[in-house]
Amino acid sequence: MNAKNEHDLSLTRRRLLGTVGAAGATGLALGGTGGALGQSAAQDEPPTALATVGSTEVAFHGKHQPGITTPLQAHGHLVAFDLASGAGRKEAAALLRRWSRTASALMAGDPAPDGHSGVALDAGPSSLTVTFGFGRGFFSRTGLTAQRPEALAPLPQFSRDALDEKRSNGDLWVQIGADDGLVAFHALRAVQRDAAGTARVRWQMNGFNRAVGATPHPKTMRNLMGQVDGTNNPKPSDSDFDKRVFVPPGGPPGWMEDGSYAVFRRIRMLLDNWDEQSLAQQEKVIGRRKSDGAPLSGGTETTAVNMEKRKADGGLAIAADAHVRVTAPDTNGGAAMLRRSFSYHDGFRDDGSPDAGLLFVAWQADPLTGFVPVQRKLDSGDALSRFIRHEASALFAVPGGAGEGEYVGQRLLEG
Ligand SMILES: C=CC1=C(C)c2cc3[nH]c(cc4nc(cc5[nH]c(cc1n2)c(C)c5CCC(=O)O)C(CCC(=O)O)=C4C)c(C)c3C=C
Ligand SMILES: [Fe+2]
Repeated sequence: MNAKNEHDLSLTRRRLLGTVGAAGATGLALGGTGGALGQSAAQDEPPTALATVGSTEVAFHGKHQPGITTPLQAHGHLVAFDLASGAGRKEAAALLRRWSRTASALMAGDPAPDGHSGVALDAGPSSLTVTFGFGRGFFSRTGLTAQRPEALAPLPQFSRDALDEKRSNGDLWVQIGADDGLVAFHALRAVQRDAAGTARVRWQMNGFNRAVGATPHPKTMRNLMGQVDGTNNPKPSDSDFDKRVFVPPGGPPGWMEDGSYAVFRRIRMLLDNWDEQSLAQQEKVIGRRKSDGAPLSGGTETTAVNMEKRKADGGLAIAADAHVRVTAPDTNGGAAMLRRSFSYHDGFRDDGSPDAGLLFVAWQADPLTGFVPVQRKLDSGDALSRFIRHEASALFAVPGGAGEGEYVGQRLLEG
């Protein structure tokens, strides 16, 4: 594509976005037919407003990075990088500056600053978020070990872990989410191109969730076991939400103020075994009804779980090893985390079983009071553990959001 064409196309894209800003309701009304029209639209037809899905924009600049409290998107890419040999603090700072510029442009629906492949030209920002984190190795490679947070201590080894080191950890981490698959891929590619010469991809995984508009009204996600998953997540409206999810003012360390820690686990689901279980057995494993996520102690999805409730036969309504009992904050000294995961499917294994499961991402102010105590308990007494395998793991320090004119991680790299 020559420079002029690129410019014209990007203008078209910006004009489409602008149209929606002035006519959001029209965009909504058009949403239902957008797919069919999109396929047959002639080049010379006047542009119509983007559907809500395409026009929705998430702010890049702010107190916290995007992609933590942002509603889950339909498409996700997780990618970890290792710094190239010879790349130190200066090169890392330049990379974070490039990445921030790219993320800020793409999230606003603008072309990538260093040119682009055209993949996302016709689409709006589609709720794109790009989130950056630092792994433990980053600090030694950049001479910043004095700034390394205590909270980045390696996660303990859990007895059931079957971790693949090549798909675990990493110096840098980028989480990408968008409600359009091309927009998400475009961002992934731009991030990878920006890294050339400074960092190389260590591992990369692709995930998905239910698409916006697939249900008659917004609903909690389902995972690939078919369970309603995310019901008892901390809510931004909870009085202790910030305390649980974000590093408080002043840190420690100071540069992590308003940041969060992301625990990543690739968890394969043994779906063939799972599917052999009766509905009653599946529900007992979790402690919630499969159809609507209501606790087996009664009520609806959002009713508080009653751990004491007994069935007519005297047995516990929520079994002693039910996942919701083992993970409940009350049984873990208040430990809580914000789970924001993507499902994945990487084809079928040699034995014919799906290579599918959860790209589990949990956000917390401190993994030692969030993920770690809960996973310790799950490791020894969770009914769900018979149906899952933890195959990869990582922990990243995700700094606070960049202010206008700032790049992500600037307080660490220039502090
Ligand atoms: C260490 C943390 C957790 C891992 C790992 C984990 C894996 C995992 N979970 C499900 C499905 C469900 N989890 C649910 C609740 C739930 N899970 C965790 C933690 C981990 N889960 C917590 C803290 C909670 C909430 C507990 C509470 O406060 O009640 C549920 C129930 C619905 C919900 O509240 O989200 C489901 C379903 C899978 C399939 C899985 C690994 C593949
Ligand atoms: Fe869970």
